[in-house]
Amino acid sequence: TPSPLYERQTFRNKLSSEELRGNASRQGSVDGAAEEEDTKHAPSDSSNLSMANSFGSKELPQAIIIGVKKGGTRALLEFLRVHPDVRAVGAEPHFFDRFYDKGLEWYRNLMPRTLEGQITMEKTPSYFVTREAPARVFAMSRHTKLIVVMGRVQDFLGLKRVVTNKHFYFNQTKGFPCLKKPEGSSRPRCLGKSKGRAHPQIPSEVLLRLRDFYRPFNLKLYQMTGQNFGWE
Ligand SMILES: Nc1ncnc2c1ncn2[C@@H]1O[C@H](COP(=O)(O)OS(=O)(=O)O)[C@@H](OP(=O)(O)O)[C@H]1O
Repeated sequence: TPSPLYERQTFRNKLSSEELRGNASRQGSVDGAAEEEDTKHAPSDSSNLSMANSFGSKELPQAIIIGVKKGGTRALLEFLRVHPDVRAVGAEPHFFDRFYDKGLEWYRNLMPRTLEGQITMEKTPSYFVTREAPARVFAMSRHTKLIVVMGRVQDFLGLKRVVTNKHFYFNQTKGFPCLKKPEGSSRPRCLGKSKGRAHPQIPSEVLLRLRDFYRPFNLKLYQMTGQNFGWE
């Protein structure tokens, strides 16, 4: 059994030279790790030496959005990070699939600084389809919460209800809700070009075949979760 390596770091008030060069995670260029489309949406803090950057410590994530691809994972993370107790990596780190050999310290260094009581998060939906990812996450910590977007994330993270309807407006052009004030900005922001694509008309016989194909998997999922999502 892999042994958990998760350790809480104590307060650190010195920035390393790497951190002084700029927090890659906030700039959305995680050493090439970022998925291209998500890079553009990573919020960028204006100053690397702001007060916020020099307090707290970088922690390994306590919660990871692991999938599914195209499930609305970016929207979930962006909406969650409106909460003051959630701090997240902007771009996708791809640690447990592509960059595992860089080691946990590399991974931890990508994280934003957090204060006591704040949750560190990241999202990389390809973890869900990576065979090695479960054991690797478990080796980091058996306590890491894993989120798969299928429906709604309820009280899973134990956060107070802070983010509500009033944080959003419905953007007609995009066809989905956008944030009035995203983290680190006072201007409204929708997710970028790659989200809200025009979908092709799918012929009804193809839809029927797809429904048939997925039915047994959906039933299995309803059994496992004890919840009927009604995806027929
Ligand atoms: N509220 C809200 N805001 C923005 N986007 C939303 C929202 N809800 C769902 N979606 C749709 O989620 C799709 C993108 O999912 P992901 O972010 O998981 O994509 S990715 O796997 O990281 O590429 C993408 O779908 P497509 O445009 O069909 O690709 C988004 O439109």
